Amino acid sequence: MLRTSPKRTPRVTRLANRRAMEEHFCFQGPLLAVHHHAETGGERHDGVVYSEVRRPCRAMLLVNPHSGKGQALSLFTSHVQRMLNEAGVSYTLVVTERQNHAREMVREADLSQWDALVIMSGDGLLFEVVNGLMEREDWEEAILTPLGILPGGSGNALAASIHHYSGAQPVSSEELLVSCGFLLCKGLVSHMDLASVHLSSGPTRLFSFLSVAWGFVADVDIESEKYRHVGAARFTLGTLVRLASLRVYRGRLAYLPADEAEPRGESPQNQRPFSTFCPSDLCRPSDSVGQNTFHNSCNSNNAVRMKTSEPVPPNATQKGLPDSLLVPLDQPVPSDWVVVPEEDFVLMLAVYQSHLAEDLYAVPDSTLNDSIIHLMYVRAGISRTALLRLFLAMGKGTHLENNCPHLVYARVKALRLEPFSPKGVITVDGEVVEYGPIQAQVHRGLARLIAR
Ligand SMILES: Nc1ncnc2c1ncn2[C@@H]1O[C@H](COP(=O)(O)OP(=O)(O)OP(=O)(O)O)[C@@H](O)[C@H]1O
Repeated sequence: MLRTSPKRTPRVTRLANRRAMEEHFCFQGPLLAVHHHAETGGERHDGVVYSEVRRPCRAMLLVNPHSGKGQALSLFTSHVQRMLNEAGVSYTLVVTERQNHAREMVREADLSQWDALVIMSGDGLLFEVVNGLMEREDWEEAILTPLGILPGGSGNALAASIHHYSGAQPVSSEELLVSCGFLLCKGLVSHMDLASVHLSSGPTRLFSFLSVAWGFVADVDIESEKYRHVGAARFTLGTLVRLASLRVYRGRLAYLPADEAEPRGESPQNQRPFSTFCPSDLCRPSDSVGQNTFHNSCNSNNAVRMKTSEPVPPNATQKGLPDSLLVPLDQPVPSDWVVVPEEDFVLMLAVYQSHLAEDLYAVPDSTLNDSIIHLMYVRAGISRTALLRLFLAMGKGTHLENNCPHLVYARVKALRLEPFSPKGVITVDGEVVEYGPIQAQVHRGLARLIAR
């Protein structure tokens, strides 16, 4: 993916940006806004009623010391630590020692000890945490634990997305970190869609908050790992290298259009086997508002569970959350799915957030819980120049307006990809998964994220 190298912003501009951010978030000083609504609840300028995070709040802060350029820990200390202390967010720092360390920790953790799980890393560590929570016996409750993201990686797609959803001007690098630090201190919790992702090997599913990619984007993401030392610029380098040896990938793509999905009863209420309501009105999941407050009782045993009528899952052996839109991968897709006529692609990208990286503005009108998978694919036959133009436009979020005849965009609820090319890369949230048939469906507002 093409990304411009982040330039170091002059100190004066950095200070001005920080001031603008503080004004934007109504912070005259980090503590003021936090205490202003303490215990009483409050009303934002947009009419959303919320209460304030319980103080002191206890967060498990997971840091991947190798993420990005390997500076996540020092970035946290220099830019966020004091902010959290002032806002009364106490945390226990956990520095991950290896891949899947965080996943195992949250799978076993006593979650009643924590008001939030905060990730200071790239999107990969959050992917581990989400999947660790969904692997628990008590996943329904566990996945309601508020999650926080502080950008410490090289892509930082979710961090860039929540900054964008907050309505602030685009920023990158340390400014993005400061912005996400403020969001964390504010402590407003939104619901976030997750997609369940099935691979051909076995019954285990993955849960994804960001993307499924195949072809050009997935190749660049993985091949550019070797340029990690240059930070965010690794995607620019990777894009140029991959453009020079542009490949075509063969496969079959099918999807369930979003509009088709609604009459099948895929309303937000029955996408989940249980609806969990916090006793406090302020914490009730709301589709219109999609936001509530980082409130400990939402994650406590006080939550009242109400069973809803749920369609019988197609795979009755599937434990946990049913995927009512999917049939097993060895069966043909249902008749109301669209099978894409093309079989030669340059890329397939399914995204559920606005950003695919700090400066890749993939879906301008995406929101955290719109219950939509934004599916894009590029047909074979596109020239290198046109593809480069497309990625440059994605930096500004204008690629969908460019009328590129090779780019197709659809809003979908579920999709299936069956690659025919014997070799290739498929990524889920930027992590490589088994290459082969894959399908996914969106689940509205399944997780909760400290955002806005
Ligand atoms: N201590 C560790 N040592 C090695 N790998 C780790 C460690 N902690 C986490 N990981 C793994 O490292 C991979 C990359 O992590 P992450 O995505 O957070 O950073 P990044 O790749 O720099 O960021 P981005 O995804 O935004 O580009 C993930 O697969 C994660 O599981």
